[in-house]
Amino acid sequence: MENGHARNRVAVIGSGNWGSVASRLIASNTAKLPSFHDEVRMWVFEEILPTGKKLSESINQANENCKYLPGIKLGANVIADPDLENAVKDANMLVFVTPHQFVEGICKKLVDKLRPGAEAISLIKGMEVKMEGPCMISKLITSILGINCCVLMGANIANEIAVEKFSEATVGYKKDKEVATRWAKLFTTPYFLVSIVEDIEGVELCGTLKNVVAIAAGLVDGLDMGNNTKGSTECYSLKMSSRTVSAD
Ligand SMILES: NC(=O)C1=CN([C@@H]2O[C@H](COP(=O)(O)OP(=O)(O)OC[C@H]3O[C@@H](n4cnc5c(N)ncnc54)[C@H](O)[C@@H]3O)[C@@H](O)[C@H]2O)C=CC1
Ligand SMILES: O=C(CO)COP(=O)(O)O
Repeated sequence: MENGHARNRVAVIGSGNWGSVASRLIASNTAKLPSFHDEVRMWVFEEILPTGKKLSESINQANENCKYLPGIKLGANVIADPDLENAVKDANMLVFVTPHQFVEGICKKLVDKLRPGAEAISLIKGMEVKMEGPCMISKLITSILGINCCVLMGANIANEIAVEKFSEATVGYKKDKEVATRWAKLFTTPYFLVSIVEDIEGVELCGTLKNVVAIAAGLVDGLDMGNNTKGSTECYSLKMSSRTVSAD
């Protein structure tokens, strides 16, 4: 697609805190990069606000997600769409960014509804725990929809990226470097640096386990145990994460 005639079209599936910030990042790039169609469709799980207004309508009127990212303009080229099928139908680049527990249901609704050749990326931390064992989210997306799914993970607090504080992230991919490079291009800005690594499972597991470490660090803070204990906890957690990632 990148070298062909048509431009890449992006849909973001999810519009919470990270979904809104991801849409803003992406839209800032699609507005200026010729290989992308500038419009970014953001699927919104419809909610009724205390004012009685629909969240999707409010986002489109104010260009702001007043519930999940108040005070931040998303970019005029972000269009909120509460209709899942409509949001994805023209897109060849699908960004999954909902809480993990909703992914399976969303994917089942999208079977046979995607544009041929569509590619996905998951920004979702977590895993689906099934009777057969844990299943990473990228694998779940691939198994239900039959499409390639990269991941993008990092120590990324959405609210900080929304105000353009510097951070970095990694795209994990399998075999197809051109696709990974296209994802990195879509997300990279001067304040959000994206690199690529040929290891989906490693990147996704590290992103997910990072949050377990974050909870441990929070407990140490809460118990006022001090920075040395926090440092030791993080070191030990890194060793455990590394062992988990290398295990078969
Ligand atoms: N917020 C952050 O700083 C970061 C979040 N992440 C990951 O991104 C993913 C999304 O997190 P957030 O955007 O923070 O979530 P959030 O908690 O801000 O938003 C929740 C979203 O889920 C939607 N929702 C509620 N019920 C639903 C249903 N039945 N079906 C589908 N959607 C429903 C809500 O409308 C809302 O859009 C998570 O996996 C999280 O771990 C990753 C990095 C940073
Ligand atoms: O991963 C995160 C920040 O990097 C946030 O994840 P949660 O929103 O699941 O806590």
